[in-house]
Amino acid sequence: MKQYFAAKAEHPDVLLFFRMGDFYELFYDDARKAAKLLDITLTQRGSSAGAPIPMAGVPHHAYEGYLARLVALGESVAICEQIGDPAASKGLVERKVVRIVTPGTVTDEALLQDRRDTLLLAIARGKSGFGIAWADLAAGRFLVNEVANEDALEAELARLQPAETLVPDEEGWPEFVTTRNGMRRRAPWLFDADSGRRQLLQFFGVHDLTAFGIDDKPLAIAAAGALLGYVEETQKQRLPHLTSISVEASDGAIAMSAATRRHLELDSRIDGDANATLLGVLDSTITPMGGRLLRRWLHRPLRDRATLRARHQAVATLANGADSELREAFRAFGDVERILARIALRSARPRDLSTLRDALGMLPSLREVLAPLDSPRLQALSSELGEHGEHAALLARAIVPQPPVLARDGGIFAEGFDAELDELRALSTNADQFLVDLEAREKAATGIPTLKVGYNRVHGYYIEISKGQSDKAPTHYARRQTLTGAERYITEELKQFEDKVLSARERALSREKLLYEALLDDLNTDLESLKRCAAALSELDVLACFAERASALDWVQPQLSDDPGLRIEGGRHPVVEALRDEPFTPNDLVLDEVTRMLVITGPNMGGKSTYMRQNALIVLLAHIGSFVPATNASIGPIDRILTRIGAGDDLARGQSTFMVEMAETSYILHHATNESLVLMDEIGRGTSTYDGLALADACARHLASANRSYTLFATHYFELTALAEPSSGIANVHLDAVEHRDAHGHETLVFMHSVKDGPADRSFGLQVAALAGLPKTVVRQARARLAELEAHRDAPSTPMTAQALDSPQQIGLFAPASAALDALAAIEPDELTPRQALEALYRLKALG
Ligand SMILES: Nc1ncnc2c1ncn2[C@@H]1O[C@H](COP(=O)(O)OP(=O)(O)OP(=O)(O)O)[C@@H](O)[C@H]1O
Repeated sequence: MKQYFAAKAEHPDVLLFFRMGDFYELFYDDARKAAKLLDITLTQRGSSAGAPIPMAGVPHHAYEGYLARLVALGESVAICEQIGDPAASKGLVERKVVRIVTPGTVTDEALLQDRRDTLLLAIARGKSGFGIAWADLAAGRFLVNEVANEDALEAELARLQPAETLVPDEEGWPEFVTTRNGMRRRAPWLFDADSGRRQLLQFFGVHDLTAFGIDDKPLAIAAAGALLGYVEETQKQRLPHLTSISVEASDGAIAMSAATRRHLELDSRIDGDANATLLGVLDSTITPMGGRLLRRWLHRPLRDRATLRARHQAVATLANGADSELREAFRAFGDVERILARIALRSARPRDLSTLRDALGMLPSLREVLAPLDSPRLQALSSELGEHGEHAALLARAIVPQPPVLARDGGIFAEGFDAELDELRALSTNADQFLVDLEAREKAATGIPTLKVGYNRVHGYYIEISKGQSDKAPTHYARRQTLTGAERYITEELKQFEDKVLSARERALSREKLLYEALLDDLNTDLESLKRCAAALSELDVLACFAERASALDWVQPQLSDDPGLRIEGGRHPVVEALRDEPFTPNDLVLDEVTRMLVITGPNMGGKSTYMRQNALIVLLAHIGSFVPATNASIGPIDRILTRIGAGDDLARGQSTFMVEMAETSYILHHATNESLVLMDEIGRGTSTYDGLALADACARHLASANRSYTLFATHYFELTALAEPSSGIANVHLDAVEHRDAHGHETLVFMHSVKDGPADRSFGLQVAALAGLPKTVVRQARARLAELEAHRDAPSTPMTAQALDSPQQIGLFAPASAALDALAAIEPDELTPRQALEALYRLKALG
């Protein structure tokens, strides 16, 4: 226990796996926590200071699975091994923490998810905002960015989804940081820009950071320094694969808030059904590294139109048939990106090297497929692939076709690769023949026909003679072992042979180890260009995936126009269309300088949300380089996609629905520009009718006149349809349903799902409620009440006009007062500027 306490004292805040024989044991609080998280038994062992010691353990041969689960839950684990040989050491065997496995730094294949990056991220805070640094140790990427405020920080965290986040241990971190899985507080002085700079200079062995483009970003440097410090502390080894650091600036991408990523269900959904997400429908990449790149692209749509056009053109070229040939070739590639990282970290296994061999061997034929294709991007990628002929040849000569799983067992290198290894191996192989010969010779010499030569792991080689014949054993036979029915002997000749063979085996093994290290050294000299090759392969995989999807799902190449506006013909929702059996009704969209906002009305279940989201997804797909689900799409410059869509997760996040709705709306009103695409779904529904209506109206006006964004505004407030006026930039569209009496005489609704000009004339709310199975009496009562309300609304009082809503006062639901009087009562003359007073007067006049 003393030894345990010493190790634990060095690693107080991670779980300590303490190796004891065939188990890793955990004690005290670690044991309680692990027992709960892993569902393993909590037991007790001995006692310390009179109290039993809680203990839980996992078998060492199966520990990786447990480790993977803990890491996925955001836990870190220090592995404390037995260092000395238990058989040889007297007393207590020595133990030492050999590595610390943390959620953001894992590189073992077994602990990583194939198609998701595993990122370690650090955040530094300063007056001008936040510096963020993140690294993917399993792939060898190291990036930074600086953002101005908490909103942007939240958006970046939602985009990157780090497995582990390091922050200075200070007060005042927002909840979206403190509640993250894998959040780790570190001493604030570790996030210092000056020491960060020194660390980076030393790590990269350079004199200044200008070449990396981060010189003028002290917060990013501070975060990067903190990250490097943590990695060095936990990994206890060099990281030669982090060859550079670069800036991934926010302004290069279409901005999407954390809420937008959730609402659009890019790669996850509240119900956990990943297939029913955009990524689920889009991802037909073959290699895991292609899958990871696609996910990164999806979360970071680009604004650089030249890059996007080049991708679109590449996809169009591939879609002519070359994609399937390429995709077939990709099957041989495996996860070259992560294999290279393991080669750099020297943890690559023999199978990694054989996969790399097969991949490099395929490069010439891949380049042949690409050669005739008329696309600058594809040609650039083809040359990025490189030749790598020397390494391909080296690996082909070196490694046996099917190498073993573990390097320690030997048997990795092919015959003919190394003369010394061949010779050592020959010694042990020829041994078999020697033993056969020896047995025949000894049989003849002793006249004992049942004499046998054999081998056993404990006693080595022996000559065995049955008990009955053992008196015939010659005198130069020395007794080695006595069994019930037989005696075993050794001779001088056999002993010499044994020494030679055993040492040959050992020498062969250590020769293989040496060769393995040399091979890794050799591959490491070319790491940079191999990494570029892996990056090119990943991109080709994604582009071929886009081409395959475009053909399979009948998507078209979008035109990225320099003129402002969005013109989509025959647009479809990629996920709804893919997952539903019924045919999908395509819909158009036109937003331009003249019409910047569509107010969308129509019945519940009519397809309003679907229409809004499909347009956002089409815009997003176009900006990652993909084709889009439409018959024609022309898309002008877009800087942000902002959405306010009621989502089921609001409650789960512990805030009132209305509060979340308003916070998200406020974010949109503050950030949307005239190049932003904004989706507003049923804003205002979280509060009382008139408050909601007033808010929805004011937001719509603000978006149309101040933000001037491209806005899709779905609402059940018919009053908002009055906003559409020729000069307002606002137009009405609606979705429709028709009532229909079925064969049994039951009334039912048929949703048309097609978007038409003009406002809807009714909402069918009660019919939808009836369809949903609301008790008939309730529906009947609601109908009667509705008639009553409508009678009031149609009374000769002033209708609910848009202008009336400028009054901040609540209007009684059942008392249609004169709007002019109400507006008058709300005016505070002392608080008005002369200009506002004049405007108020005009308003009152209009109401009169
Ligand atoms: N264009 C379409 N073609 C075929 N089916 C569609 C189409 N649009 C929507 N649907 C189907 O109708 C269902 C309801 O659509 P959606 O949720 O968009 O309606 P909504 O008008 O937003 O309803 P609510 O006002 O109740 O939120 C969808 O789940 C989808 O299955």
